[in-house]
Amino acid sequence: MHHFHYRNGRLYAEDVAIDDIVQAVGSPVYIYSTATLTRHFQVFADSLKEFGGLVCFAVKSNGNTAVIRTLARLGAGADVVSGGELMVARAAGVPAERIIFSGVGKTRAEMELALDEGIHQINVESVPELDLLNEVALARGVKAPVALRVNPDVGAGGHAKITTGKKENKFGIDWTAAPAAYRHACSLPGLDVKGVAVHIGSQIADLQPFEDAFLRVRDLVLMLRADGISLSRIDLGGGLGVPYEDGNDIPPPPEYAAIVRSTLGDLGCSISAEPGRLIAGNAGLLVSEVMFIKEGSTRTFAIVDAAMNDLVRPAMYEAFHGIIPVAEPVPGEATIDYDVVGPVCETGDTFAKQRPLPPLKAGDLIAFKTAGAYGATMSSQYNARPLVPEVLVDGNRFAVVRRRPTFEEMRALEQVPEWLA
Ligand SMILES: Cc1ncc(COP(=O)(O)O)c(C=O)c1O
Ligand SMILES: N[C@@H](CCCC[NH3+])C(=O)O
Repeated sequence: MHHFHYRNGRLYAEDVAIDDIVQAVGSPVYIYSTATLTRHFQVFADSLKEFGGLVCFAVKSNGNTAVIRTLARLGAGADVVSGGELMVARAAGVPAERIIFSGVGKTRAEMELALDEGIHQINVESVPELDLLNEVALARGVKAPVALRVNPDVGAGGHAKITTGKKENKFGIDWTAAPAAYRHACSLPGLDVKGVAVHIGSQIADLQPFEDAFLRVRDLVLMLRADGISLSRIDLGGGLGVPYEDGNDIPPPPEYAAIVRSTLGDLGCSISAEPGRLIAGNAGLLVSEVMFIKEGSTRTFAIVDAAMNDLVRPAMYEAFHGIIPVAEPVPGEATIDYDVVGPVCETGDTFAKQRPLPPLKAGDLIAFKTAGAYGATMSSQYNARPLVPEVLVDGNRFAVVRRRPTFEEMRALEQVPEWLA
């Protein structure tokens, strides 16, 4: 469900025509819909409401301050993985008591920041990390609220670069080593051991891996309880996918909630989650202009002004993004198979191969769908290309929520050493 649709032959985001935005802001441009963000958050939050935990938006999926603020006003917390994301979440208005800090490698400075801010929970992923956090907390005279992220050895998520819950992945404390890690954590005076966290991967389209992982969490909670370690919080992580292609079936949040209920609902723990893609994925488009149509000997290339540095998912994971023209295609018009490519000097700078699209010409605008998550956040300045601006639409109004940097700004952190002056 999203709020991008054709009206009178033009693609709209809510009540704003996309070509009007491009006219004002230029191309390429990321465009987000407030109504879609709101709806996705509310459906997910409503389905987990009975478990009394937090819904912490995974800031890594979309780190734009205005997007996070939109969600924070609906009651969202934030799942952060760096001091930078923690500061973004705070600046966007997320209260510290709704922030969870995840990630395998937090620095001492990041731990200090988390404790000074007084965040809800720090998810710890190794024994050495427990020890360092204990040291940092003792030095500050506080107790750190922690959950141990366990690795349940459950495979999930389509691409090998996305799965996180297998024992060969770097994430979490090995399932079998978890009881000993809990006993160790409980012996450390600087830690307040609150709960358990699990996150098995991303773009998961099937509930079975969730069920398998949650059952392991259940076993662990009961085993620890029998051992005198009583946990009050469970953090499910994120991972529920979105339909990138028509016909992709993703279980809706209420079905996911039913799995949570049947596996963990009777434990008396508050249950939080960290969805990212599910909230932001279909709430964003990347709009790009066709620069040239180039006839190769075996294929036709549509060379567009967005590139792999702006949306890296196709190059990095061979991910599929739907592509639609901003001017509504004429019904029944024959399509042409295009290789849609960007201007970056890499063969991998290919968004789609042999994709049937209505005939395109230079100056036409196209939109990459489902680009609201892991789009702008994963972009870079490769080939000295300026970061793409981001626009937030709300009903019939829109605002630039990150502008395109100038070339001076892009170079502002660099310095030529004295000996080269
Ligand atoms: C710890 C953690 N929580 C939440 C997320 C968000 O995942 P998703 O965007 O798949 O919901 C991730 C990323 O996969 C993660 O690593
Ligand atoms: N960034 C990835 C998924 C990894 C999620 C972060 N743990 C994507 O675009 O699909």
